[in-house]
Amino acid sequence: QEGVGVGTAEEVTVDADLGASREGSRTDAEAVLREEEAISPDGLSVAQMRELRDKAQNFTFQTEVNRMMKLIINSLYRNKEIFLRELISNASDALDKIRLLSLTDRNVLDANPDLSIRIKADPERRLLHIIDSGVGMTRADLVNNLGTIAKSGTADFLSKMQDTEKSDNQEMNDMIGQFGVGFYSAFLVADKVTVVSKHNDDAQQVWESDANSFSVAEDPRGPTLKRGTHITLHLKEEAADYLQSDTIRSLVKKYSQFINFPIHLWASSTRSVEEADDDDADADAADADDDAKVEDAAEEKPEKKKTEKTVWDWELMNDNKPIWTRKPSEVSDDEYTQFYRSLTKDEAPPLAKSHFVAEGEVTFRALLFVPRVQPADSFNRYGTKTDRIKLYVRRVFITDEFNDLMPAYLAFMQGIVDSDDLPLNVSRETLQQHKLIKIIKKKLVRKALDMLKKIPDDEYQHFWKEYSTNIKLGVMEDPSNRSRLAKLLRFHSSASPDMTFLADYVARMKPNQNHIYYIAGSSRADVEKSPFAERLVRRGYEVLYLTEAVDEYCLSSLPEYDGKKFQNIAKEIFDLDESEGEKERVEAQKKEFEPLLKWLGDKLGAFITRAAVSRRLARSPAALAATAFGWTGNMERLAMSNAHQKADDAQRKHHLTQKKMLEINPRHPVVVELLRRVKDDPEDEAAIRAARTLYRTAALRSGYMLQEGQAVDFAESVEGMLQLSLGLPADAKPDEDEPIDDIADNADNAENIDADADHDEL
Ligand SMILES: Nc1ncnc2c1ncn2[C@@H]1O[C@H](COP(=O)(O)OP(=O)(O)OP(=O)(O)O)[C@@H](O)[C@H]1O
Repeated sequence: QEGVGVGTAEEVTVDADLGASREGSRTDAEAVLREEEAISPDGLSVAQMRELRDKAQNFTFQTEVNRMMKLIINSLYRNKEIFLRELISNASDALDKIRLLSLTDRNVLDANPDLSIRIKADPERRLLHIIDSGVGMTRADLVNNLGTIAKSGTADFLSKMQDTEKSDNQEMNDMIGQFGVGFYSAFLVADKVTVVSKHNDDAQQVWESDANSFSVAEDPRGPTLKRGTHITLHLKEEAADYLQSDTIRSLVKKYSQFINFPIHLWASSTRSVEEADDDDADADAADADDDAKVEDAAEEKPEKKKTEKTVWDWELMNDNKPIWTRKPSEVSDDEYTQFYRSLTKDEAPPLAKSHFVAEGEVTFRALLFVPRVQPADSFNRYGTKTDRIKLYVRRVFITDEFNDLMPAYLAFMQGIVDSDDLPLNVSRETLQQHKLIKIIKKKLVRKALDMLKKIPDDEYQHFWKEYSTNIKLGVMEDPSNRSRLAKLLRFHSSASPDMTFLADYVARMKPNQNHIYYIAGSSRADVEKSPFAERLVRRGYEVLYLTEAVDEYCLSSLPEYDGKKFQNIAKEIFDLDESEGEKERVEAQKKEFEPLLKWLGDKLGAFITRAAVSRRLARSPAALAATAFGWTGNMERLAMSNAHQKADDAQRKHHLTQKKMLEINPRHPVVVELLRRVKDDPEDEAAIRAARTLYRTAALRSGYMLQEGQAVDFAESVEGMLQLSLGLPADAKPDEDEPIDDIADNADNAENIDADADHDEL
């Protein structure tokens, strides 16, 4: 068989009207016959077939398409069945498009008011038909959409796949599954595919391909489809199972049950028909004779006057009432999971879901999901408006590229929003400006945060691992929801090896404690040893350990939690909540150490703002504290390692060169000894050297880096002490080298000089 027609020349063209014929009686055999033929691609006369062949323009596929097809065939051979999901999904997209257009231009539906998907198997000829009354494709669309890969995402995907190609097959399947392989998956099961399409702006076209090249020609039959697309798969021998009604039904149930348009299957069923109808039925049966559309399974039951008949008709396979319009109490968990899968192609069930109706200024229904895993590159795209919420207005799909229904930090949420209050007959741009959108967004965010708060403890750990950075960015970026977001925060803490919520910290606070203490560093082990936390922890105060890069920024934008202010204990304004007795003791110490504090301010004036007696040090002799608005050591570390930071950034320079305050521990023997010496002789050499070294060790302990030039000084002073501790004089010097001039005198043997020089270095 050649050309597009798969029927024979003997077959008669039936100019049937799909819409009109369905108005007749369902069991009317003639209507059924007409209807079936209307959607058949067959019915070309010999002349028409020739015409089609002569006019056909031949094309080769774009290279990427060939690669894509090869990839699909090689990696999905065990998962062929997804072809049906892909074709139904394309049909549904095309229906969405025409329905959307009809909102602003009623006439677009005139040619065919029906909006549905029909599937029909023809086992005799091993054909599977998938027909939709969607927007259809013009000739140019067919050449472009089914001959090239236009989407930039697909190109990315292809290169990613090439990297994975030789590795794990399962990984590859997962990637393909999430991506959606689209139309070309038809070639998994078919060795030839025919697409007949009628778009309102063009004559009906016929596209055909054997996967090597394709042809396009105007359809000589005229606009039999009225509008939409009819795909005929010429199934491979081994794919014959997809012609079975039961197989098709179960695939539709598995992959496409949530499609929002009716999906019909041309199928037979047995019905009992009253005898009174017999005459008609017989006549129909006679008409339909050869095609066996209505078979007389005739077990006559004279007393009831009923006949069993096999009737062919369009059977509805999906419940196309959108799941979100149903009552939450009537939807099972399994149905939600299935819906989530059909929405996202994510195999793992969602981590959390929320299904609700919002009422008030605007009424809308929404269904939100938290995916179990956030794509690894999410933060590369952060803030680029890529939310994944589908917007519907009165059950009509409007767009999934609105990208303004979730703030950047919640862009991982998947779901749908459907409102009756938004206008249908305006453009997407106008809709985007609509004042109700803002209100919807606000409520949506609240509901999303509610949902996160309700995630049970065991699941929350997983959530936190995956999304903690999102929530922290939320605290920084969304002031109106800051306190709600703060309830979701978790940090390491000195109180336990597990992470803690702020609410639990507050519940454990000491009666006299007014602040939530925290310290930031690069790891738990690091901050646990911080000099600032020592005495607090020893005295039973809980300290939060902030170990992620974003933590310190996050808390510095959070003024308080539950009325308790946060206190970064690495900062100068540190205010320890302590008793009157303790305060008096500190005052006494201040007085006692006054000479040392003054002396330190003098001798270290180039590095520090001042020196003070510390109330938080226990083991360490000294620490370096940032001013209230200065950077802590952790902040400096982050700023230095931030690759995006310009080297001569003025703000950074300002912060990095800012002096810090030196805190000394009045109980530490080194400090006590320093005080004694300074009181004795303010120019005591050893005391001056010790003060410098003390400042530098304090800087290191407090998480700061030594500034330019100081590292060498520091190393030299430590080496000096090494010598002392080994019983050598502090000023002992290494032996002098032989003067280099002696060697230069032997210049007559150049090779020897080199060898000697090398030897010298060693
Ligand atoms: N039944 C159809 N009706 C109208 N246009 C269609 C139909 N099937 C495919 N197309 C067009 O062909 C294009 C390519 O389809 P294909 O399935 O390969 O990719 P996609 O649907 O854009 O992406 P994906 O399937 O990955 O989500 C579609 O974007 C659409 O424009």
